[in-house]
Amino acid sequence: MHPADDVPATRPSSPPADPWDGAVVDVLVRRLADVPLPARARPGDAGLDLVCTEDVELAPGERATVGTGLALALPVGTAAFVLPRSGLAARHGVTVLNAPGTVDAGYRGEVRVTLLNTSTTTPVRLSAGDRVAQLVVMELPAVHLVEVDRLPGSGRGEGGFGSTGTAAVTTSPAGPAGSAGPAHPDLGGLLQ
Ligand SMILES: O=c1ccn([C@H]2C[C@H](O)[C@@H](COP(=O)(O)OP(=O)(O)OP(=O)(O)O)O2)c(=O)[nH]1
Repeated sequence: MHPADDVPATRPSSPPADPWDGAVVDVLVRRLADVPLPARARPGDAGLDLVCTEDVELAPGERATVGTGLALALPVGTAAFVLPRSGLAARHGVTVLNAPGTVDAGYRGEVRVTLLNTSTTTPVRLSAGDRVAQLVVMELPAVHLVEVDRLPGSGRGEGGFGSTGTAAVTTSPAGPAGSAGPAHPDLGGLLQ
């Protein structure tokens, strides 16, 4: 048999290309630590997963700011937003305190993530290399404020803050039965 005879006519299929249909923005990225480049977990995902560079244990209600080992140069006219991962939030109550954290185009420091353990009872341990947040890069319009005395009408008008109705929520000082309640006494007022 000729050595090439057992070579398939077509190459084994490579991973499917990212089926991205929208704009492509070049973002310069510098690694400050031994971390993977942020990547979409699945083609078409909005967010690029960010890992933390250090081990951290968050006591109930505790927050910590962790590094991602990455610095960016985003094109002017874009920004990146640091968002929570829903799995961490739903399973462990860990969120990004200031979500969405805003990374300005001109920022050259390390992208950092301020995590909050919203559980009132359970500490959460994260290890260096864990995916703790996701980064969404967005193009932004330039904003030109035009001051006026009266705004044009709209269907919604000034209705907001539940003007279309809200889900029935039962609250008591201790929080709804079975709920974990506010993570921190200071959050109580905000959550009611
Ligand atoms: O989750 C975040 C939020 C911000 N930043 C970085 C990038 C951003 O460009 C810079 C400043 O963030 P922001 O403007 O939100 O902070 P500030 O408290 O208003 O600080 P400053 O006075 O520096 O603008 O900090 C992060 O690394 N992670």
